[in-house]
Amino acid sequence: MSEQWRRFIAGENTVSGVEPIILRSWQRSRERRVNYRLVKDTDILPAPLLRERCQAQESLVQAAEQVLPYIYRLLQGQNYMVILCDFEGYILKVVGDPPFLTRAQQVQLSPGANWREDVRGTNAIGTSISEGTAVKVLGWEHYVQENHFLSCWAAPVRNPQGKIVGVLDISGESGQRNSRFLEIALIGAKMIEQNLLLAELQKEAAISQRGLQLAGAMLRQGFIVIDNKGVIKEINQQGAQLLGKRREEIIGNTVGDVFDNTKSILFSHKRLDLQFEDNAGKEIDSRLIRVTSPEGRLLGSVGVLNLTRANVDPIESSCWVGNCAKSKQVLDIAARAAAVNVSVLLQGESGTGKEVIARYIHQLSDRREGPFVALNCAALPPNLIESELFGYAEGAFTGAKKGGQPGKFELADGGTIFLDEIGDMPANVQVALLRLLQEREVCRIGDHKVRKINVRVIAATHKDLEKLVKTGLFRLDLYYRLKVVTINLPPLRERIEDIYDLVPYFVSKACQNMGKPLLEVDREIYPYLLAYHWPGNVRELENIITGMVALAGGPQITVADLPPELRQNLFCSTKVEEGALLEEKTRLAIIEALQKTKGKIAPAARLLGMGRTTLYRKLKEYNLLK
Ligand SMILES: Nc1ncnc2c1ncn2[C@@H]1O[C@H](COP(=O)(O)OP(=O)(O)OP(=O)(O)O)[C@@H](O)[C@H]1O
Repeated sequence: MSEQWRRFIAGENTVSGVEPIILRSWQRSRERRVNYRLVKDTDILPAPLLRERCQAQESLVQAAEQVLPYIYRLLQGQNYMVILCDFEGYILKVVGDPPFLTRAQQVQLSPGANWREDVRGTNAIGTSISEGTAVKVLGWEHYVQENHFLSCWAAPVRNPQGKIVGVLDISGESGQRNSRFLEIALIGAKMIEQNLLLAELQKEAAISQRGLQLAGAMLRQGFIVIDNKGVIKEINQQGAQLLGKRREEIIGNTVGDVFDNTKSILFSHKRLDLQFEDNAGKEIDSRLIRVTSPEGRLLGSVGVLNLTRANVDPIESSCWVGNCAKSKQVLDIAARAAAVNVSVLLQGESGTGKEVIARYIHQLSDRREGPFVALNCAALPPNLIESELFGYAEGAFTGAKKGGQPGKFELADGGTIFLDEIGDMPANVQVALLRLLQEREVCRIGDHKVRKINVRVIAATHKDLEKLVKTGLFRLDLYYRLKVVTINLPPLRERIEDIYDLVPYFVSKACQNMGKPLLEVDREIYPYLLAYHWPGNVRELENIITGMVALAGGPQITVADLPPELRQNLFCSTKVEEGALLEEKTRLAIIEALQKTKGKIAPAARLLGMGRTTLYRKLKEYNLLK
């Protein structure tokens, strides 16, 4: 028993020959009235509370998981133990030589016990927390007598922000001095700190990565992130779709590997721009900006991919326009179909907006962040449909691309596939499609690998599929699989009132595409448009309006701009149509008069040459009264 310790306990305040750090700790222990003979163990966590504490300090425990056994291996067989404590001095984990662990347990140097200084007086764990530094406490330097058989070395563990989050301690029987143990404890604590830093960086990287993915999913354009070695780190579904590949096939590969047919790649420390053609010969443009470190080092690039203006598919930016009762009914069924993950069959004449509705369903569904892939079965030679839909393996046939090619179903994974003109699908492909819909898996032509896919199918046809089934041209089982929900799209002539919405929409769309200022629409053109039969439906209306906008000389499109077949049509109308036209002309005249008189009834009636009561009656009749 050391003389100094006895003199201090007897009441002396300053005793020579004691390390200052130990003396300071003795004084704190005395001030806090720690019993130097024996500690009453009131602060020992029962197993469930200890488990909770370990869970709360999960990052520390995980960071130390490999370190504790590593340090122990350096000391194994010499009767030592290695201890991990949290920032409050609770022992969380121990590894050690069994005989010493048993001895240590007698003084509660075991999991759940608290070794803070104010509980157990001077000890390596508690004193290193109080002093915020590595410390060794040997034999009699322990304030509590029953701990004099111990020699301990401890170093605090700090988080990346510099806060003490725990302690790594090495303890053994006193007398076995080892001058290197404090260093070993310090190395152990450093290793835990580095693991904590690594975990924090990984967490931050995961947040940034996920953030990039979500930001990409919110964009309608392609979105790409490339590192300074040209490796693609991230691309969204839209970008992958533009390149005709799956995201997984792109991420991790270099720009050179992914962009075949690259027209020009400028990849230097100053610029990084790409312009290339996809397989269908569409030009794709990228607008990339450099990402640099605070010191100006090039880290990579981030940017958007777009079809060049000439290749932009106008339907991409279209939405359903029209608000008549029939339109509302279509939108209502579409919205209800979108909410459930079932196949949808769209039936309607050509140009009635089947693709518009298919996209609407996709956008409303919870697949909206996934791809929308369209394939027109009538636009491809029958022998190509199968490979387009299911893809092919390398060497599947002469001319097959190196590395093979994914099919539309693979590209649509996680999203929606729109199969237009399904009635034109060859019989052999119908069989394969049915199998795919049943098994929910796809196998590229000439390949053995089966890939699971998760795709919603929306099929469309202008043909009478039921008739095709009866004549044996379409499989009954496939027909039933596809028509879980059927939506019939009315031709434009059955929702003719929508012309009042469609015309201004197409005018503004055309003006925007042609870079013209917005043209006004002379209401005189409506009777002509309403009287026409629209065999080509909405597509024909859009084409006519686009043509009128292109040729319009003034700030307004007028009857004079109408193509001859529409102007003639008004004069060739039947008696019934004439009556309807007269009504429409009256309605337009009333609207115009009210516009001129700023809604005042009496002057409008005067302008129109009718009595006020007649004007009121007409307003009611035409539903113009607000
Ligand atoms: N309700 C609508 N609102 C806005 N645009 C529409 C509407 N219906 C059709 N269109 C436009 O008409 C054109 C034809 O539409 P879409 O391609 O969807 O028709 P479809 O029925 O799929 O035709 P097809 O059977 O010939 O493939 C597109 O340019 C589309 O933007």
